[in-house]
Amino acid sequence: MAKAYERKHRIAVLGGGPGGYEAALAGAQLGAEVTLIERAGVGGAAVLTDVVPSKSLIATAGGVQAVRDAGRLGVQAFVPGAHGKPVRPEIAVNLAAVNKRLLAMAGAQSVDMLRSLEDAGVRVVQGEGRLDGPNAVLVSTAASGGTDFDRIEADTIVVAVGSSPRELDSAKPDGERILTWKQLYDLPAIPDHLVVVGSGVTGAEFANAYRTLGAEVTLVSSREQVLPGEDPDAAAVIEREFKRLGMHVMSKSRADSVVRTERGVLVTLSDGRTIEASHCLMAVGSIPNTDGLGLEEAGVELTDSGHIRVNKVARTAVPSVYAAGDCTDFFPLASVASMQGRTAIMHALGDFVRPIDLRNVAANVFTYPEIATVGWNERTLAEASGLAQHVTHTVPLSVNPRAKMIGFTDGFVKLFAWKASGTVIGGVIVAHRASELIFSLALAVEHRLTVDQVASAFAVYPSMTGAITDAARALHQH
Ligand SMILES: Cc1cc2nc3c(=O)[nH]c(=O)nc-3n(C[C@H](O)[C@H](O)[C@H](O)COP(=O)(O)OP(=O)(O)OC[C@H]3O[C@@H](n4cnc5c(N)ncnc54)[C@H](O)[C@@H]3O)c2cc1C
Ligand SMILES: NC(=O)c1ccc[n+]([C@@H]2O[C@H](COP(=O)([O-])OP(=O)(O)OC[C@H]3O[C@@H](n4cnc5c(N)ncnc54)[C@H](O)[C@@H]3O)[C@@H](O)[C@H]2O)c1
Repeated sequence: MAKAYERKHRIAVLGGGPGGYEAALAGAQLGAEVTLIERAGVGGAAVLTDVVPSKSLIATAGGVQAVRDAGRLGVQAFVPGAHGKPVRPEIAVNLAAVNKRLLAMAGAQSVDMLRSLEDAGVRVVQGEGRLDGPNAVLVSTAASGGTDFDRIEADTIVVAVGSSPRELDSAKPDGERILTWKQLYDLPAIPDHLVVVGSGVTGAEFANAYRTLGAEVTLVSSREQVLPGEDPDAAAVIEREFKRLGMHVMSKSRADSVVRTERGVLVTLSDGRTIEASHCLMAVGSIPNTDGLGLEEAGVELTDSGHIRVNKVARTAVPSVYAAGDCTDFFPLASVASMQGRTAIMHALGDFVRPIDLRNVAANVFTYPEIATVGWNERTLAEASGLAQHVTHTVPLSVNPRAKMIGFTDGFVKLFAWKASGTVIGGVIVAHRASELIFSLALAVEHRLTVDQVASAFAVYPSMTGAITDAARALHQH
C-alpha cells in the first residue's frame, strides 16, 4: 500500500447538505479523492425542504405585502363595480402554483449542485451511510442498484447528516392536517385556520407568511414573547406587527396534544384551553440525525441531545472524523454548516485555517420586517457583565429619510461597542430586507473596526445604511 504522502488523501463525506457539499468541494479543490454519500438529494434539507422552499414562500408573501403596502405610497387599485362605483380587487394567491414553483426551484438547485460536485471530480454515491470505525463508511446502496453494502475507506470522514423535525407523541404529524414544515408544500390551498405550535424562528416565519397569504393564524408561543432567542426589542416589533396583521398570539401557552377531528384539528393547551382549526404546523425544534450511525462505536462524543461535539475547526473527539452543520453542537444555520464543512477539510489537509468564532455569525429571521443580527447581543453582554463594559445606541427607522420615503418606519438599527476602545462588537437591524444590510456590520465585527471607522465610511443618501453610520457616529467617544 502506498504511503499516506505518496497517494491522494481519501475523504468520505456523509450527507450532501450545505455542510457536506462545501466539505466535498473544498476536498476536491485541494486535490483529495472525495466520495460523498447522500440518501435523498444533494443540497440536503437546506435546499429540498427547509431554507429554499421556505424563503421562496416568504418571497411570495412579500409580494402580497408589497401590494397591500402600495396604498401607503398613494398607489390604489380599483375596478368599476355596479353603477361605476369603484370596487377594490382582492388579492388571490394560488398556493398550488406557488408550491409547484418553489419545489421546482429547489429540485433544480439540487441538480445544479450535483453537477458542480461531479464537475469538480467528486464521486457522489446515493445511499444510506454509517461509520464502520474511524476510517471507513458503510453504504447501503441496494435501493439505487448498487451492492447491498459498499465499504469506503477514508483518511478523513466528514459527518454532515443534518437534523429532522422534533415530533411529540401526543401530536403526531400525519402529512395532511398535522404537519411538519417539510409537509407544508403539499397543501393545495391556503389553510382556513392554521395553528402554529412553537414561536422560534421556524414558527414565527411560517406564521407570518401564512397570515400574509390570507390564512387565519394562531401562534402558540410557550414564552412571554415570540422569538425568545432574539433581541427583546426586535421581538417586540415583530409581535406588534403580528398582532397588527390580525394574528392570534397566545403567549405563555404550551400545546399538550393535537388530534384530527372530522373537519380539521383540535389543539389542547396545557392549561386545558382548546383551539379548533383546519391545520396545525408543529415547529417545536429539531433532533440531530445521529442515531444508528456508528458514531459512538467509532469513539465520537455526542452531547445528551445527540449532537456531535466538535471544536472550532469542526473536529470531533476522533482525529480522523470531522462533523459539520445541524448534527453538531454549533448553530443550526446553513451558513455555519458550510463554514464548518470548508474548515474541516482545510484543517484535515493542513491548509490555512481560521477557527470559527460563533460570536461573529450573522443570522436573519425572515419575518416582515426582518431581524438581522451579528456579534454580541444584550443577553451575552449581560452574562459577561463585569468582564467588560459596553456602550449601545439605537436609531429608530422613523428618523431615517429612506425608510420614510418607502413608507416603512417600523424598525431600528442597534449597535454595541466596547466602551474603552470603541470597537464594534455587535448589532441588530430590524428592517425590510435587514438580511441585505447586516453584512456591513458583520465586516465591522469580524475585522474589529471601531465606531469611528464605520462612521467615516460613506453611506449613500438617502439609504437605510445611513442609520448604521448614524448609530456609529452617536457612539463616538470624546
Ligand atoms: C424551516 C427552516 C428554515 C430555515 N431557514 C434558514 C435560513 O434562511 N438560513 C439559514 O442559514 N438556515 C436556515 N435553516 C437552517 C438550515 O436548514 C440548516 O442549518 C442546514 O440545512 C444545515 O445543513 P446540514 O448540511 O447540516 O444538513 P442538511 O441540510 O439537513 O443536510 C443533511 C443531509 O444528510 C443526508 N443524510 C442524513 N443521514 C444520512 C445518512 N445516514 N446517509 C446519507 N445521507 C444522509 C440527508 O438526506 C440530507 O440531505 C432553516 C431551517 C428550517 C427548518
Ligand atoms: N431564518 C433562518 O435562518 C432560520 C429559519 C428557521 C430555522 N432556523 C434555524 O433553526 C433553529 C431552530 O429553530 P426552530 O424554530 O425550528 O426551533 P427552536 O427550538 O428554536 O424553537 C422551538 C420553539 O418551540 C417551543 N415549544 C416546544 N414545545 C412546545 C409546545 N408543546 N407548545 C408550544 N411551544 C413549544 C420551544 O419553547 C421553542 O421556543 C434556529 O435557531 C435557526 O438556527 C433558521
